[in-house]
Amino acid sequence: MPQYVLVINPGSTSTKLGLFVGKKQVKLVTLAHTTTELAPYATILEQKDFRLQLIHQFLTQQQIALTDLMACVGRGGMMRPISSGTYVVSPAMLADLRSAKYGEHASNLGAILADAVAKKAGCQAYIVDPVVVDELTPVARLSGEPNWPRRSAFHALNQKAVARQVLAEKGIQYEQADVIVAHLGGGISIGAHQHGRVIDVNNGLDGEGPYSPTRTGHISAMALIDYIYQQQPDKEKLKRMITRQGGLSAYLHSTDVAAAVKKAEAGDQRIALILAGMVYQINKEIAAQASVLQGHVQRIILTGGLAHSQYLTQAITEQISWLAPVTVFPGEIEMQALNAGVQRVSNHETKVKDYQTEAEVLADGRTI
Ligand SMILES: Nc1ncnc2c1ncn2[C@@H]1O[C@H](COP(=O)(O)OP(=O)(O)OP(=O)(O)O)[C@@H](O)[C@H]1O
Ligand SMILES: CCCC(=O)O
Repeated sequence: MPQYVLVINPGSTSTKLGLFVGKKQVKLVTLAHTTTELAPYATILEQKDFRLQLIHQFLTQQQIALTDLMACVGRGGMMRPISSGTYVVSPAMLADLRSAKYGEHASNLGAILADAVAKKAGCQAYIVDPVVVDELTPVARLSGEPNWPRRSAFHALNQKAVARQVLAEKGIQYEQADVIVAHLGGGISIGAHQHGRVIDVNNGLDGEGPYSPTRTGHISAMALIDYIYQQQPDKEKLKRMITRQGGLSAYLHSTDVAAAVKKAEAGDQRIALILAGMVYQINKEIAAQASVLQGHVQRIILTGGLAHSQYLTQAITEQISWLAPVTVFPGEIEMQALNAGVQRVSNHETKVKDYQTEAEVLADGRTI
């Protein structure tokens, strides 16, 4: 009887794999990929076979046959904006991810890999709360340039799962609460969660919000225009500057924040200032999202890899706890959240969603 859910979470520098039976986590591994390993692949899509082979090796090592799998679930990537939920992987979804027409992101491989394994196993493939979950209010979509509306792209899966868990531990239902969640990872996204909907959030991929280990965050449009005309960089280089080699990576040529903190603590004033700048911008964004919630902020939650650093969380908390109580939830629970999404539809607690139908709703001009 097939009982295992295979969870696949492709990141820019790793592939996380998990096996679950019901809610129980049976195995979780993180396979780190070095820059050299990924260097031969010009695009994220080209990494598919490399990562697929690792998945099959993992299943063999765990002595799991394909017939033991009841479902495969992957982290959902850059597609048309859709509502929060569990989606069946469909041909329309795969076509959008393969063409990367909504942008390149390591998570684009989630549905593609889940589909490849599921097809061989003869089971269903899903994604849950992809990075394009869009619950923005109409007013939040306005940017100041009608041709360039703001779009929602953020750590939806982890933000919602962590908020749900932190609030449940305090006896509060997520759908009843107003909270701000700051996902502090390689990228940083800070969302205003109002009664279970993320009504505004900075889009770090589009150059919004604080700088992070890999992203510039908000930058001057004029400086960018001058740079383009003077240096004439190609489009890929520019995107890389803003989304992969910006922020701490640009200042320090490293995204190793624990190492940077150590140097700052040892007296390196330049690094201390750069880290202080990131803290400053994180708190500015939290305060901005508080105004979106009109000051009704029950809690601020700090999560993601950077939340492991007491140096950073203490600095953030000291400067923002005037606004609301702060809870630190280090790391992420994306693997558990992906499995939970599959369990909810398997147990008929929620209905599985179809990408085509959901995306068409938005294409009609209606907001979700
Ligand atoms: N103990 C620690 N102290 C300080 N920084 C840490 C610590 N552990 C991890 N980090 C930092 O966290 C960042 C990675 O966070 P995380 O693992 O959440 O990111 P990711 O999964 O690569 O990207 P994202 O969260 O944007 O999807 C790195 O910059 C890393 O240096
Ligand atoms: C699009 C998901 C969030 C991020 O990587 O910045």
